[in-house]
Amino acid sequence: MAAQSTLRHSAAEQVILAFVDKYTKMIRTKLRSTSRTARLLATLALATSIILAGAGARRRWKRKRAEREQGRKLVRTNSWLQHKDGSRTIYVPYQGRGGLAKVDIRTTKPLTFEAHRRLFLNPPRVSGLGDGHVPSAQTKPGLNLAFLHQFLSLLSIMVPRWNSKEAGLLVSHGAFLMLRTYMSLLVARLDGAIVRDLVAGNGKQFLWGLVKWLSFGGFASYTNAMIKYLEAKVSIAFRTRLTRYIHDLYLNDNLNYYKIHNLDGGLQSGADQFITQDLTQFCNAAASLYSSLGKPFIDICVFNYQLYRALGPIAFLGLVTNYSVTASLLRHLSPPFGRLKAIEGKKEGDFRSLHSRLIANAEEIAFYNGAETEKTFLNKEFTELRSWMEYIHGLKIRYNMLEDFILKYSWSAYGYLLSSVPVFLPAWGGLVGKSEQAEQTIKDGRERSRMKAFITNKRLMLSLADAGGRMMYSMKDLSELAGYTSRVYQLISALHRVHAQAYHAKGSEFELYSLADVQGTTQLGFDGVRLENVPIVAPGLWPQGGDELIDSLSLIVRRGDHLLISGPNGVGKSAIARVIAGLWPVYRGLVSRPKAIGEDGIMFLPQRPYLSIGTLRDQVIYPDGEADMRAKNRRDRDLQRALDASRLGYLPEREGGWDTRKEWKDILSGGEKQRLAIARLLYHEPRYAFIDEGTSAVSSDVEGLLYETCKQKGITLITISTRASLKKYHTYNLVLAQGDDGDRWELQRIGTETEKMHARRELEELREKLAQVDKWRARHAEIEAELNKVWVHADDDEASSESKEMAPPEYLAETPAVAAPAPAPVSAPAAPAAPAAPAAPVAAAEEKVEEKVEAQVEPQPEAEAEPEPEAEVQTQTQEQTKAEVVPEQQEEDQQAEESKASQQEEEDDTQTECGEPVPVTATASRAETEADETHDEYEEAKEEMEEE
Ligand SMILES: Nc1ncnc2c1ncn2[C@@H]1O[C@H](COP(=O)(O)OP(=O)(O)OP(=O)(O)O)[C@@H](O)[C@H]1O
Repeated sequence: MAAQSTLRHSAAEQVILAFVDKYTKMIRTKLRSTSRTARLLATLALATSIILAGAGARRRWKRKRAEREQGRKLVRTNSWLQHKDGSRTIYVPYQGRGGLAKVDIRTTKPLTFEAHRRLFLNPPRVSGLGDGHVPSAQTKPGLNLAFLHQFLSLLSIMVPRWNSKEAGLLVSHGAFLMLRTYMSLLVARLDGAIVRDLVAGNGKQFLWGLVKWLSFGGFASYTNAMIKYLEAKVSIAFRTRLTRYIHDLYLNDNLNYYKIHNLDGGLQSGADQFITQDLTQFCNAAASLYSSLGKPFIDICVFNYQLYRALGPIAFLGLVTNYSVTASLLRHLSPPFGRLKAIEGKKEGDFRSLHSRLIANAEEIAFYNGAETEKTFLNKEFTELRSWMEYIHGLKIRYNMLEDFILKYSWSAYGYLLSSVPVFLPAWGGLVGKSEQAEQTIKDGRERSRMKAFITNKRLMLSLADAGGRMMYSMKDLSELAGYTSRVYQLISALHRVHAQAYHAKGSEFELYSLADVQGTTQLGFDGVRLENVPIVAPGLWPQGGDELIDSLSLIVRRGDHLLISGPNGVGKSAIARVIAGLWPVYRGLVSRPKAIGEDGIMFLPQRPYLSIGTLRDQVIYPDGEADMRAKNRRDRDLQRALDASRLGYLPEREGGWDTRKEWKDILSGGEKQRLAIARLLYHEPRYAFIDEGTSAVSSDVEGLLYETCKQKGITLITISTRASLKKYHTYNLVLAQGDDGDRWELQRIGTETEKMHARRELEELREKLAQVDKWRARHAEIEAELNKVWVHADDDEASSESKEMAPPEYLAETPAVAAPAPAPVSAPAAPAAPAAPAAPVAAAEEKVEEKVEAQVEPQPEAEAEPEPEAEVQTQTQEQTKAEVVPEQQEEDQQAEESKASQQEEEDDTQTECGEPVPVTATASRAETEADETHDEYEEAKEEMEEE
């Protein structure tokens, strides 16, 4: 062999040498025969081409270097390249190697989704999935037709074309699997031969057998390693295909990532668990199934054929019977692993999502000190998961016992039995039987041959048992795969359903405002925002109907018509934005809005400001990436301007530059987050912007500046707010929840003559009220003053009490400074009615007096209803006041007279309003409070009027 190869090599060398010789000679002769000019030209051409090639190579090298540089920068700035066809180029660092891998990501074409829709939304009836319209998530995962349909549907995504990379991987994986089967056959034969040579004492053959064994071993190890490697590659390739497909379907302009949870609800838990965990397990199981089912299948076919040849038909029949009996036994006794695994996946998902919630809301939970409650929830969820896993493993014990006994021990015994067929029944014993018959006479030879045949067959049988065992074990894997398949299929079919809005209902059996009842139209590309007879409905999860928040809303916002949407909490202000943004369906009517989101289009600033992962720059330009920003010709200084305008100019310096990466949602304060959202608005410069309570945490002076800046930039604002102070920045006001039932809405123009008149009238009314309040205040002061001066003894003789001044009560006597205060100046309405020296004892005294008066007045409500007893008290008070009044206080006395009359009026009023008498002190303090409120109201209204 070696000699042959040497010979072959030398022959090849001679051929090459002859070829080189021939052409060298030819070139030399040609050169000699050419002219000098031609040679010069040729030299020039050669030199030019060398120079050009060099320049080309340099350019290529430079381009590569620039690309690498760009890649590094994109990685650093968490950015990517977007191409015209929608594909993106991202750079991924190679961990440990310091290099960069360039990955082109092509989005799945809409046509592909349409082609796949039939598989996921209209599965054949025979598969038992749904009623032919919507696949039912309730179909129990298991080894049935539904599983076959689901798996094949997923396979069409995982291996899209026969010439795809995945198909290539599967083919090479298959080739290595076959090679391993062939190697097993060779090893089985070699095993037999080595034992035979050993028994026969044939040293040379034995050694040669060992050499062959070792070389086979080396190659078999390589084959095994390659099988494992290719299996992992297949799994990753499947996962890549499916993940990209799901991402394309999940995150697109149709907002499926919002709708699948808020409208469809078919997943019953977060999609994250499906995409991260279930998908991975499905791909691993599918890739290993190929080797755990495909290889044993090939093994069984090949080994059975070999054994049939070696052992004859009886043994073969026995083998086949054995397989069928064992398979059906195991299948019947096997627990429903598919369903069990699917439920385990769901429980894992629930546990995981609780942890995610904890991370996302850590600050709020920490403020409430809710760790204990959260721990209880987590422990409860984990206990459920644990008991489920224990239950599965408990079921597995019995099954594993049975499986082991059947596959290992009973099969081996059966194998010995089958190997004995050629020995005891040579006529039925195939090749071995024939050799038995032929070698009847040669005793030694017969025994050696029998030994070799036995060893070979035993090995074959062992391999067969192993293959059969793996095949049986993989029945369990197959059931588990069915569980994962059903989870992944459920996710993709729900996504297709949301994407295609495929909510069909049989006949007309659907709830009002369910997803099958969406009849409205959305017109994109309108320069403005228009709603025509659109009911605002909070949608229910399919198939439930939604709740109507606003019966029918019609409005139009043109450029420059800033609109304020106001109304109480929960009436549906944000809901209007959700309908216009396309998050909620337009059940009826027409919605028109600009097409683009962002520059020259419309933008929505949600109630909770969102901060993405990435650099400070990314926060301002979100949802743009840095590459988009550069493409728009924007520089960092533009961003700085946007930050300056939203009073956040200090941020880059404080945080260490534009490229700083931090957990921004934890770093920025509530007001800063809102101002950052405004900066985002200023960066994108849309034509229309919905600001949903976007400045509620911003101080009102800055709020005004922000609104003015946005307006100066030409952004038409549609603000959702409960703050009346924002009215001045808007042209229209849509007021929700009007009317007695709160089901009407009103669209008012701010600052019209009618509105001004309305405001003036309101102001007038307030003024009148204020005058009334002034009177109340005066009266309050008067009463307080009188109460501080006098005391009514119920058991005193009336005559004597009239003739002499009443002695002040004990506590007043103890505080002479306050014992006889001058009556409060009632003419000063705004002045507080408290006595001149508001010391603590005075307050205590006041309290006591009030208590006394209340004690006297309150137990007799009926008597109070008639003015007599109260009048009596007042008369007494009045007379004693008179006795005390000094001559120069005549004027005040007169006012006191007036106030007496007004008190009477006031009492009458109180009785009319409330229907029952109110104690004097209560009336006074109420007057005080109302006076304050009305005064505030008045001040506000006045301010507003002045501004207007
Ligand atoms: N995803 C949802 N699915 C179903 N109903 C919802 C959903 N989101 C909100 N709702 C309900 O819709 C109603 C209107 O909510 P919306 O957020 O529009 O109120 P709002 O007027 O903006 O209140 P606020 O001033 O408190 O922000 C509320 O009763 C709310 O419970």
